[in-house]
Amino acid sequence: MTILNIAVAGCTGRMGKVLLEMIDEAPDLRLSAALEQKNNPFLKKDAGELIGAPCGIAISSDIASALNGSDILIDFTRPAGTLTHLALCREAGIKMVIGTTGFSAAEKEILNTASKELAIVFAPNMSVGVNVLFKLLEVAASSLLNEYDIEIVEAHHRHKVDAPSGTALRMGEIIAQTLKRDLGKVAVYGREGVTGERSAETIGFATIRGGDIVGDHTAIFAGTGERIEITHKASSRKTFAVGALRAARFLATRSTGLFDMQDVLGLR
Ligand SMILES: NC(=O)C1=CN([C@@H]2O[C@H](COP(=O)(O)OP(=O)(O)OC[C@H]3O[C@@H](n4cnc5c(N)ncnc54)[C@H](OP(=O)(O)O)[C@@H]3O)[C@@H](O)[C@H]2O)C=CC1
Ligand SMILES: O=C(O)C1=N[C@H](C(=O)O)C[C@H](O)C1
Repeated sequence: MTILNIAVAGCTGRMGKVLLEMIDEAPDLRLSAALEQKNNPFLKKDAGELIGAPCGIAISSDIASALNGSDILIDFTRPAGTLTHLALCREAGIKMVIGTTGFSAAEKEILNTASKELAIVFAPNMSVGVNVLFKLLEVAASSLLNEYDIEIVEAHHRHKVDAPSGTALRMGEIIAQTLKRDLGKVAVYGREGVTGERSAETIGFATIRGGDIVGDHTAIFAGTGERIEITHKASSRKTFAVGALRAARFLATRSTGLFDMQDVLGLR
């Protein structure tokens, strides 16, 4: 069996810890580095202690040295962190699975450029369910065409820092593309006051933040006399981590290119 050496950035974060658990359980994967920011209180501690299974890999902020001996870096951090890691991975020729959300269009372009030199899977949601939902949205939008008002609602835990979620934005992009609309022109991010009537072409986004909600997404197609709601609810971060590890295994067969979970799951 070929063993893949996996580095985890943001290893003490919510996703980082679940990834450590799942790598520990996978016979074909080995944790090769556990990365954190300079002021992180867990630096130098054994990464395995975070999951009750010491493994001899010390948490490090010296990313370049720690990446030595890694095949793939899995990154669920923040855009600034991911872009720093990307620059170092480009130098070292290490592939990346990027789950971080909240990138600007210009930052996404940096990922695109880097993918000419290294293989990257970049996806706002690594769960199988959400990626199937993306396909269902294409079917719904192309069948219902312009007769239905489209609204996207997402709910996440109180700690989430970006809104709307990366997944909600991708849902909007898929629907807009299917209906040949420009999301930049038709998106409405929240409403307040005397807004006037809804314009037919708009795609509305509503954001809920609270408690420990792992991640809920709904697309509403509201017509006259009926509406369709397509919902995904994540109840465990394991679903994202399983997807990220599938993406890592997929990258083992690629040398360059920008991929998403539709590619990994064969849903394109
Ligand atoms: N694609 C997908 O399927 C999913 C994507 N996500 C996305 O993943 C990201 C992380 O989510 P989550 O784990 O909940 O977040 P957390 O805040 O729990 O974890 C983020 C981790 O990244 C570290 N970090 C923050 N900023 C930087 C930086 N500039 N450089 C290096 N490391 C940094 C944090 O360290 P410190 O504590 O020291 O700040 C922390 O360890 C978010 O963008 C989220 O939207 C989440 C779930 C699924
Ligand atoms: O921050 C989170 O937690 C999540 N973020 C992703 C997003 O922004 O779409 C995916 C998932 O819903 C969890």
